[in-house]
Amino acid sequence: MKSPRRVAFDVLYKIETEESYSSIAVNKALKENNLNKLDSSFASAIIYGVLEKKITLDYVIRSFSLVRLKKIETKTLVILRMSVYQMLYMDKVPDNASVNEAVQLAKNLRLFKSSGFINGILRSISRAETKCDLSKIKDKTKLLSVKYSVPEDIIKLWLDSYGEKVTTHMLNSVDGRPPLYARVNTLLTDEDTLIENLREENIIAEKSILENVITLKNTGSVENIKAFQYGEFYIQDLSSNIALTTLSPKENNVVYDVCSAPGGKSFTGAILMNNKGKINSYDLYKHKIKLIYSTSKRLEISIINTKINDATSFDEDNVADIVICDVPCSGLGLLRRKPEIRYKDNIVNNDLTEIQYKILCSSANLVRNGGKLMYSTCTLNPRENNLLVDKFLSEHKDFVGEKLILPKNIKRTIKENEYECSLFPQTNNSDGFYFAILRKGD
Ligand SMILES: C[S@@+](CC[C@H](N)C(=O)[O-])C[C@H]1O[C@@H](n2cnc3c(N)ncnc32)[C@H](O)[C@@H]1O
Repeated sequence: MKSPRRVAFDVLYKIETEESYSSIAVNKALKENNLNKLDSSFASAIIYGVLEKKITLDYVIRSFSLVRLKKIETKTLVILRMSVYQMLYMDKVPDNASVNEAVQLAKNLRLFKSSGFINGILRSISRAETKCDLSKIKDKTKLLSVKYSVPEDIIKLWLDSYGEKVTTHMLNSVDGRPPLYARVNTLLTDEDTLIENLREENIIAEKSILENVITLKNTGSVENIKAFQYGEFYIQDLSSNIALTTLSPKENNVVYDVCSAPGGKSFTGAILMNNKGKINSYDLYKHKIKLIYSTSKRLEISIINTKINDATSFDEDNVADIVICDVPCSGLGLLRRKPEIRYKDNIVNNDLTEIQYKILCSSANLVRNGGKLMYSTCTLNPRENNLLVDKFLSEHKDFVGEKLILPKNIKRTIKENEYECSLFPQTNNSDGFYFAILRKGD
């Protein structure tokens, strides 16, 4: 059986070399290796911690290494990061233990030459009074980047777009695990009954700031929870729930959800519509469409029709009361959930805006006169959000922004047009998210 450190190493190495997503790689590795609860949480803490703090860890390693970071072989670097993470952030692990374990791990991986190098650097870091000395960094963007382990281009984007106060609050909130939110399926149960049922299964379930959205702790694998199997809830972040509650689809509406997989917004729409009306849930990928179909069955939702469709063109027009356009995006609002996203190349100046705009324009043709078009992303980047919607409104004079009436308790963070809202993690404890609602003129 593998040790938790070895499991953590394997996952981190895979993510480093194959660009796998952390949550998928972690769940798979924990299941395959059959680690007990304690070892699982130790391995997960190292994996997520190293991913979150990679820039800070590399800064420390660089400060103590005579070999340039780029020259350090990947397996060796992963071992160093894991050990430095334990020294810097895991109070309960004595430095000696983390150094010895790192050297042993290197030997087990047959990295005999590297084990001396690893031992040398780690012992110097362990002896140093200040392990991470930020005082030498004079540039503000670089300082924030190393301190919070977020790349400089993202920091610069946020400083320029949202200002220093909002950026610092946001950076303070990107570490640590986000809450796990679940949407109550009010077609089958109610919030109080679900909470009671979950508590009977030893799950810590509590109300959130939004009605019919609860937080869960101590779940283990969600698929094993009886209430989940009975279709009484599904996992969905607070942010999507805020957007859908604001959009407020009604019974008997005709709704199109043009980038719909895995289906979260369609399900919440169907529940708000009391399972009456019609929702056409489209996506580009067959395997993703299958997921929508199976979850609809579990939730006993019958008004969702699925279809494979490229949202840059449709066969129909002027038919929908509501169109949901939840486009593919850079995901900068998800840094707490998927820490590795921040290290992708060109994440800030990505070329996604072209497809996002194309999808928004073609989806607009589906909206009937008087109907609503919601554009949303899970990113915090004005190029993909506010500026893109600005452009759409200036080129589509038949649409106007609809004043948003946010649900009770939900607060804005920054001043924006009344038809759009950027949700920041630090304000409502949701993922970062953006949505705008536009109405087609009669
Ligand atoms: C942000 S996700 C949607 C999440 C979903 N709305 C939900 O709430 O569960 C974006 C989706 O767009 C899909 N997609 C990407 N390009 C597309 C295209 N050209 N046409 C339709 N769907 C597309 C992706 O497969 C992905 O499922």
